[in-house]
Amino acid sequence: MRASTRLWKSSSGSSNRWLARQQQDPYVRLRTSPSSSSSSSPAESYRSRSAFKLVSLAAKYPALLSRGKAVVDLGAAPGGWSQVAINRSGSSGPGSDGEGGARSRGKVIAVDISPMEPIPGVSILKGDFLTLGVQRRVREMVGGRGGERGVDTVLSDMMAPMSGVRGRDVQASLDLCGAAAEFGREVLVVGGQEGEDHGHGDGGPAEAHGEEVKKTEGKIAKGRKVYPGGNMVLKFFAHPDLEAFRKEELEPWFAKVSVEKPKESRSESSEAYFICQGFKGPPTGQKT
Ligand SMILES: C[S@@+](CC[C@H](N)C(=O)[O-])C[C@H]1O[C@@H](n2cnc3c(N)ncnc32)[C@H](O)[C@@H]1O
Repeated sequence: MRASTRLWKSSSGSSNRWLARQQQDPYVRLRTSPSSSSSSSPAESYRSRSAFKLVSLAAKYPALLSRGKAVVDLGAAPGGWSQVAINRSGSSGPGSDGEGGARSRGKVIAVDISPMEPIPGVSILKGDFLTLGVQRRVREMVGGRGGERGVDTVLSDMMAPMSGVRGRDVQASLDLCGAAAEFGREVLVVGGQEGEDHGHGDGGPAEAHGEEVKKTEGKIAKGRKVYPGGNMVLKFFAHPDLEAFRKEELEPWFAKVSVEKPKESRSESSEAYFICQGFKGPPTGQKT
């Protein structure tokens, strides 16, 4: 039986299950009901359920998103992660969506193959991130000058549409992970390059999740360690090849690589996130 036939036959049952799950999902209710959000700010009602995963990750790793940071959000549509990122990293006022000097005010560049409604302060690029032309365009938007390392945080929540053919889906996920990691290695700020205190473009104190944090000797308050250099968050779907990917493509480049499955991520999904902190630049003897 062809995969497409099998999928079609099971779709009404799985649609019902999906609907039931959506109705019971607290994060879906939060997303669709601004008044029930934990924050009274309208900016805290998000376009996607997925936004709550980033809220959770940013609470645990405040260095990912703080005021003045330049953030690239890959696989951004419909825009939940970009909303979280611009709320924490940038000003949404006029001028923050210009293309020059990405790190001067904090900004978010959102990339997706699908269209996305505008978000104040977020620059949106529609295109397939697996194409070199789109990657080149993002690099231009980031630094204004090709090759400049101007990005504090690369986020990738990219996920290819599921075909139902496991081998193909795994490969698509690995391709997206690989492309995001390679891009991150090209654009992230290198630790120590411009001092430790990255991402506070307006000279103000670091802010994480609304609370002030103070850095001392590479650490910030509440015992959370900050690693100098850019950071990256990569969505992946569990697969044996990813251990080699982590060891070869991530760990040599970053001070610390961890795996997180936020509580908002559905338990039945094999998705999780690599949290890569403190970009160190190319390992000795290796080019970007
Ligand atoms: C799980 S959704 C992202 C949700 C988003 N983080 C949010 O909070 O709204 C995954 C996204 O990856 C995008 N995507 C998949 N393949 C892509 C590609 N090759 N280039 C750019 N975006 C891609 C999809 O279009 C989809 O919008």
